[in-house]
Amino acid sequence: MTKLSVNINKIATLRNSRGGDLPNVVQFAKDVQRFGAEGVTIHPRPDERHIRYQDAFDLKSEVYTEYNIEGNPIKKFMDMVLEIKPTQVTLVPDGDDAITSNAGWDTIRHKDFLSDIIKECKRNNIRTSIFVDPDLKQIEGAKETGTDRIELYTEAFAHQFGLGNSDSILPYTECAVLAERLGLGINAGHDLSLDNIKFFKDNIPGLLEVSIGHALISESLYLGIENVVNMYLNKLK
Ligand SMILES: CC(=O)[C@@H](O)[C@H](O)COP(=O)(O)O
Ligand SMILES: NCC(=O)COP(=O)(O)O
Repeated sequence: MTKLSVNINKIATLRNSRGGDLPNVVQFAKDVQRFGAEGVTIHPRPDERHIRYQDAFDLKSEVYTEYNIEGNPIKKFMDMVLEIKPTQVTLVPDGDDAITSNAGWDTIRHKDFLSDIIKECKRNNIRTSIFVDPDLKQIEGAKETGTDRIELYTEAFAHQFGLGNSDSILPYTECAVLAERLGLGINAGHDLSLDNIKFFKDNIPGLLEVSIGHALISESLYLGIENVVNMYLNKLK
């Protein structure tokens, strides 16, 4: 079974555009869980331009499904994660000025750094996942870090699939097969949508979780959030 974790960054972005508390991100997280989402994902960035560190704390007592916090493990981020102790932390190598995540880890080059962070999370009973490109060498490198899971960075698949190139799934399938063989859990995310999610899921053995935000919130403008959450759940069955 593949769990749907709803990334609520975009709700915070909308709220921040007016400076008030509309829409309320905690209420939104409660609602998506009531509609069936099996997790809530946030990705605070150092400039807090969308979800804020304070939101991460406010959500702690309201996320009763899986709480997934993503981000670059700078000190401020790790202090927050170790205090909140979410279900899962997903390590992402974001540049400060990146508009959105745009690359996976070089798990070979950053092996020692990642291993230390992962050990610290595990000491605190937090499941770990690391964001990786669909590259077999990076999956092998991920295994060496001691992480529980990987998150496959799906931007390239989503882009090519949208152009009609369904072969773009092939490196992802190969990486998933290898990850399963190595005993790594498999998550995925970035630019997944109602158009591509079923094809992606059907071709990725052992897919445990997808985190979806940008498309899901955009689709909800037309179709309504409750409806959209259920459409994803049906496609992930
Ligand atoms: C790791 C990943 O792909 C997502 O977390 C995505 O980057 C969402 O972050 P933004 O909302 O900042 O685009
Ligand atoms: N980890 C990916 C995520 O949380 C959502 O990414 P996107 O759907 O906003 O591209």
